[in-house]
Amino acid sequence: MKQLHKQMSSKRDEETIPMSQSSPYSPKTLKHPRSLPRSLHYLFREQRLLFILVGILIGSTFFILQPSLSRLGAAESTSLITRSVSYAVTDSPPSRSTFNSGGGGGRTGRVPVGIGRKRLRIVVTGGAGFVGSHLVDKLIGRGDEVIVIDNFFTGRKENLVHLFSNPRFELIRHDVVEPILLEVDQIYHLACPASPVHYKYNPFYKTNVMGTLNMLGLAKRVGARFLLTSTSEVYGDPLEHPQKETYWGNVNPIGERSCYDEGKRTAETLAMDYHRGAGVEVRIARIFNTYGPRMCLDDGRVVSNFVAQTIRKHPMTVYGDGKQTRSFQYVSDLVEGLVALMENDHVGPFNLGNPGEFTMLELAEKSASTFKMSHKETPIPCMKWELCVQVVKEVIDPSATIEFKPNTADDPHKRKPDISKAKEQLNWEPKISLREGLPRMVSDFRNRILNEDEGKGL
Ligand SMILES: O=C(O)[C@H]1O[C@H](OP(=O)(O)OP(=O)(O)OC[C@H]2O[C@@H](n3ccc(=O)[nH]c3=O)[C@H](O)[C@@H]2O)[C@H](O)[C@@H](O)[C@@H]1O
Repeated sequence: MKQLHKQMSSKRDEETIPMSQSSPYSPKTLKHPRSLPRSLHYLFREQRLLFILVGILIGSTFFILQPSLSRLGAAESTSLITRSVSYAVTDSPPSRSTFNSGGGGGRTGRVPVGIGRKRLRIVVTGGAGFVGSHLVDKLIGRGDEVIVIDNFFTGRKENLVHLFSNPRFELIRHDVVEPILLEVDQIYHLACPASPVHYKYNPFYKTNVMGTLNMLGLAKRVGARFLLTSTSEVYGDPLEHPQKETYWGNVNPIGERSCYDEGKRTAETLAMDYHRGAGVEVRIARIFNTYGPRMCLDDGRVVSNFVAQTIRKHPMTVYGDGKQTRSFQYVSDLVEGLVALMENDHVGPFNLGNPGEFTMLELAEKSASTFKMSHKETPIPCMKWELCVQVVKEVIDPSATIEFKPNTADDPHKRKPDISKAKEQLNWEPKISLREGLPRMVSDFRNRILNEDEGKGL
């Protein structure tokens, strides 16, 4: 107690020490009213004020730029991790580090409130394929992160090679029949060979069923929105024309095409069950015949066959009497439709197709006439001038011929989408006519066939 009293009194003594004797940094001295001029004087001496102002400026600049810096940092770290797993291509089953790269789905970096939309992390199964790779281009182009899963049965790395150095892109070799864990916001489920030639050679029922089940399981686990690419084949050999989404179809359950038709019908069932039972946000697209650049040269589907055959100076193979009909949509129209569907509030199913209907004979004539017209430098209606020139420059046989071959089992007699639902609810409709789209595809095919021939030393 005595000691405490001593301490207190010595403290009081310190307080009474004259200012001149105390330290200039003592807080006591600042409290004194007469210290203001001294403080100002202190500030102005040796350009201290200038240093303070420069400090404030540097600090404010840092806080203004900080969100975008942290976003860049996240992207760079994602790219570094991606490279350490496998520089853009992973040939082995995905390791955990793949889905550790960058935190929760689409939550990389901080975007200041009110500036742009949140960057999403999206998985595209079958993303190395014809439609998938165009979709990936669209998603990367708008600024999202994309993880492609593909087993390369029909997909090709060449379709994505231009994205390999992009830090927002990852490619994983994986078959969707096996589960995979990824932190994503959206899943575009495209994986499954779509050409009758492919699925008749190797029935992909398991891909459609197990693959869809695995991806729905992933969507449920991480809370991602799931889009199923179903097909016009769910209508089988339709008895209703054109086909509305309400039509239940006419499918042979035991035919050569059933693995695909029934596989996609089961996939739709699974998607709806996960939606109703587990609350997964699903979207269902029924895709009608689609064509465009990057289709496999020997895909076996009619447009790719006709184009490749004509360029190779082979006759176009028309199956049956050629009077069966299809409606052909250009791939960029489909991609627009898929994205519109994913971003919209409606589950579907939605028909995504071009209602322009052609018999196979008309298509053959049109293919041939596209080449003939371009060869003769005749203006092609509905085509842009640049495209015209592009095609004109190509050397394509104007005397393309037709060869009739027996038709395949259960070939649908006619198909044409009713797209009023997509028009009304998704505000979507195709824009590119067959006349406009075909020459774009011809240009791509011609280059690839030329390279292929050069590779063979022809
Ligand atoms: O894109 C579609 O909606 C669907 O196309 C195909 O079904 P399909 O309509 O039979 O497609 P193609 O193989 O291109 O055949 C279309 C028509 O052309 C005929 N064709 C095909 C190839 C050929 O060289 N010549 C020919 O006349 C076929 O017999 C058929 O009548 C696939 O089954 C589906 O995966 C896909 O969803």
